[in-house]
Amino acid sequence: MTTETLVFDSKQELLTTAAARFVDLVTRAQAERGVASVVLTGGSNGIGILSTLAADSGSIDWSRVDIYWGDDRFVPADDPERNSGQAREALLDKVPVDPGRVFPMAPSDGPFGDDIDAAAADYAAILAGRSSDGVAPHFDLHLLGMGGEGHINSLFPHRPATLETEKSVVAVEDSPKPPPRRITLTLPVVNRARSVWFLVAGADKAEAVAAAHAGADPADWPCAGAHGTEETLWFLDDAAAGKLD
Ligand SMILES: O=C1O[C@H](COP(=O)(O)O)[C@@H](O)[C@H](O)[C@H]1O
Repeated sequence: MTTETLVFDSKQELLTTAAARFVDLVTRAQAERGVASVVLTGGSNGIGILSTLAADSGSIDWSRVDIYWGDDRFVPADDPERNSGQAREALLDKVPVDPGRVFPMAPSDGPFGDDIDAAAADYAAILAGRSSDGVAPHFDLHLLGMGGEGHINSLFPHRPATLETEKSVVAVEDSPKPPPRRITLTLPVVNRARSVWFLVAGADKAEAVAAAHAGADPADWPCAGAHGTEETLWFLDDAAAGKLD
């Protein structure tokens, strides 16, 4: 497993390079396995890479990409806070994805109504059903944004979701960052991905970046607990890299 950290002069340069490498990774996975599987994330850079890909997604055959989410906000489907809605607007409505290969988490006005535990269990069942071992796929790529306190997906410091070792998907009822109700993949499932990429910009993230690079306890800094089985790649701007040695 390799870990690499790339530092860029600007956020746009970071996103342009990440998008180009996304095209390479997906194209290679499709050549090797027929279908590529990617886990999208929300937040500024999680959506930023999708907007960059909308402008140029090179040789990707979008009809052969399985698309999952690392987390989403448990709000109505048309709420602008939905990570999946933002991803559709930024990219998925603009490229020829196969709707049968796009797997959003259920919203609060979906088939499970307000039952967030049922919605989380449904996503776990979707992942299990698409896996070779009844747990979850070995995704080709899991994209991650990160909060200043080191949260990834909806895994916040010292919360039960972050410490979960059995379940693949859990409900979060009290996210410190609004909105409070979310559904998230857990660290054991994030860590099934061949490649885990962090897309991080801004000085407010520098302490968390440094903690993860120093091997901090994931309970304190959840970002420190995410690793790809083949590759962990940090895309940072200068400010986010500001506290690295
Ligand atoms: O709440 C969330 O935040 C993170 C990071 O967002 P950012 O705007 O600070 O980059 C995001 O990756 C996650 O999916 C989202 O739900």
